[in-house]
Amino acid sequence: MSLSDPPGGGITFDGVSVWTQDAAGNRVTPILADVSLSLTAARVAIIGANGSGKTTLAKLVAALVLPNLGRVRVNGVDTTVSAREVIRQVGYLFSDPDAQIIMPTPLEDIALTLRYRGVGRKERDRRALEILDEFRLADHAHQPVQTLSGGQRQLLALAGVLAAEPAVLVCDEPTTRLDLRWRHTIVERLSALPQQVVLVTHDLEAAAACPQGAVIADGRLIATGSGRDCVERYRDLIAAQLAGGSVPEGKP
Ligand SMILES: Nc1ncnc2c1ncn2[C@@H]1O[C@H](COP(=O)(O)OP(=O)(O)OP(=O)(O)O)[C@@H](O)[C@H]1O
Repeated sequence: MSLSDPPGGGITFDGVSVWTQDAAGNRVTPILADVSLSLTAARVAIIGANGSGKTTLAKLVAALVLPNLGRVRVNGVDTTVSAREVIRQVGYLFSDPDAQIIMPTPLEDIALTLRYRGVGRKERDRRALEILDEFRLADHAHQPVQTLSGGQRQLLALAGVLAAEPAVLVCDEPTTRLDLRWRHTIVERLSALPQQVVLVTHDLEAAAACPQGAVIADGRLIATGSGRDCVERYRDLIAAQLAGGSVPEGKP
């Protein structure tokens, strides 16, 4: 598979806006404004400052947030029309694995995902163990998850998402909490996947390695292009903001 040719046709945003609204349905806070975008590469990096709207954009791909205006399509499926189908197709890896891991042990957690996939009771544990082995977690199959290291938990969360066999994987800052060794492990795993991967990240090295990128600033799409070009554009933006004295609250 070419890295510029995802398996299922890609992800499109057409004039997408998201806002919060009050009980009466009035717009309160704009989060994303008029985003039109086509994510066609097998590896896509979404970058931008804290609070710019990256997670919201990622959740739109996974139908965890629906647009207030416009359309998001994943491999041709409209997230508003067929949210269930999109949720089935798209795996979502959170930066915090504890948001993802439900069961007390790795084996039970993977087995639960397999159960949702319709794998029979007898098969589940065997398959779960195979998956854990593939992720070098088999020795921890019965260990209480809270006693795993942060890196092991993130790897388990990734194994769990992939056990559902998604067509697309959205990763929201998957390496933010990890040391360099675990960052390397997770990045290597992600780069070997056959699925289209949308990576929301502050890791500019990982972003620059993606064939496609997008930069979000204040809820707007401000640049698309190669990951490397997007990182350069983002650096320029931050440099201009710092030169203009515009720094976030609480920062030096
Ligand atoms: N459900 C919500 N209700 C109110 N405000 C929200 C909601 N979801 C997001 N926001 C706001 O929208 C903005 C964008 O949030 P989002 O999490 O998408 O940004 P982000 O770029 O992923 O940030 P970070 O890099 O810090 O994780 C933030 O100001 C956030 O507070």
